[in-house]
Amino acid sequence: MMRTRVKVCGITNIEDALAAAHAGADAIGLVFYAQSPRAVTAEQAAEIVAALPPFVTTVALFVDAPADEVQQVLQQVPIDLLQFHGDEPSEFCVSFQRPYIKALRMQPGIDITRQANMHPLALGILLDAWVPGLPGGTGQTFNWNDIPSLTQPLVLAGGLTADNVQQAITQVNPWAVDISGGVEMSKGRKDHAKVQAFMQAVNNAV
Ligand SMILES: O=C(O)c1ccccc1NCC(=O)[C@H](O)[C@H](O)COP(=O)(O)O
Repeated sequence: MMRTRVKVCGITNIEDALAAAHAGADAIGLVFYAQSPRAVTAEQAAEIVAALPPFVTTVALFVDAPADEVQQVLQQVPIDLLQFHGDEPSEFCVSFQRPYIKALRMQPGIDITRQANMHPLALGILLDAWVPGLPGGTGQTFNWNDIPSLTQPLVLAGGLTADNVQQAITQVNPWAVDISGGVEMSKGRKDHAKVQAFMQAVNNAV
């Protein structure tokens, strides 16, 4: 059986990127959102990506960024996939002619199926916890029973750790899991032992 894919998000330095890659992560996430404690500049991101071994997907994350900011990153950094983590409409997301995933937050009363259907060209839908005023990277889980079935592959995010990811995979059966705070020693710094433990938990999930 194929194992669930893993994206380690909020990578801010080469050491953490290599630790994620060597632990077996399929993708790393680079946050281009200045208010985040995990934000990187295009220059930092370019150095991180240049240090990666082959076959690790690079994901650039934006939160309602202007188009020229996204374009500038794409010009400076070899990015494989875009992740839009704000309220970006489909027309904006497709305008860069790059594969993208759309993040949706599990806000009470929001029709997730409808929101996901507004992004028919998204490669996947990332579902994250809803915390008022915080667009992501909250370390909070949400009720996985509330996840509707979606047309696009599901990326499960929000408060995952080595301790709960096996339960998440068993219950939700996502295409991929996305983790940030659960493998950190402090905001923006990954704990390499936690990264390895998380990967091991995913590898052993059934
Ligand atoms: O990581 C951030 O600081 C962040 C800030 C603003 C928007 C999104 C952000 N992170 C997005 C991610 O993909 C996280 O991995 C995801 O929200 C899960 O985070 P966590 O609950 O800490 O595992």
